[in-house]
Amino acid sequence: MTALIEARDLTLSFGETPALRGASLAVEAGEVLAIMGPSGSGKSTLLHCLAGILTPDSGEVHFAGRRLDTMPEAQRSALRRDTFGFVFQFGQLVPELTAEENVALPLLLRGTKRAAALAEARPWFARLGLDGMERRRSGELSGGQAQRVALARGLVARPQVLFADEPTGALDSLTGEQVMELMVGAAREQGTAVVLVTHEPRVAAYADREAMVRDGRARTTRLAPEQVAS
Ligand SMILES: Nc1ncnc2c1ncn2[C@@H]1O[C@H](COP(=O)(O)OP(=O)(O)OP(=O)(O)O)[C@@H](O)[C@H]1O
Repeated sequence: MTALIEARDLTLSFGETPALRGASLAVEAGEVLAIMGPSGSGKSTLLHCLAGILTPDSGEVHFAGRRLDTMPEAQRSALRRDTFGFVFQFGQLVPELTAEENVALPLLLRGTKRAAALAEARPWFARLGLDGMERRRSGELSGGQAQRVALARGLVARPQVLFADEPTGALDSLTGEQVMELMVGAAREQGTAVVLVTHEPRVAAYADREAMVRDGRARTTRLAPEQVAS
């Protein structure tokens, strides 16, 4: 099977600092892949290259048969908007918007009318245990609630890939596990692949596969039992 995303031999330096030194990685459609590794090893840089946010100095990134790293920025940003979802460590909700407007945002950016976008956003509140939070702004939500709103925003437009950079990093471990369960459950239900950067083994345990990044190189280290068996 051809991978949905394939990165080959990526290198990227920030000035004198090499962040990636020949990283290769494949992401299959619908799988949950955890990117692990020590601090500063290049995990976030790799994630940003896979998502077409950063352009590697050399190497190739292919998404669904299209070359992502050489694509003009306008096309890449359209691809990110229409095909990818994002969740970051600190939610990064838009503080001026209500929770439901934040969730609806990816749909609004794709051109969905406001009423229809809000109608699609609302069921996510019950689904993620956020009933009654629809009209709150981010300052009126706990960290775990805000992260669930960010998760709904990342998934609402049914992206092919959800990129999550330390999505539980700012949460206590119980809240983090709840967010992971919801994230992986909802992603699997709608066939969204998840590429997850984490340094927590308990978080990585939700993944089908794990890639270990060390010194700017990636190695897939573990297959889930059902994949090994098949
Ligand atoms: N914008 C930047 N400017 C300069 N150096 C950077 C930048 N982003 C990352 N780096 C450097 O590139 C290397 C890889 O960083 P990266 O953030 O990818 O690592 P990481 O594995 O995600 O780390 P952490 O787990 O601490 O978040 C590090 O040495 C880092 O200092």
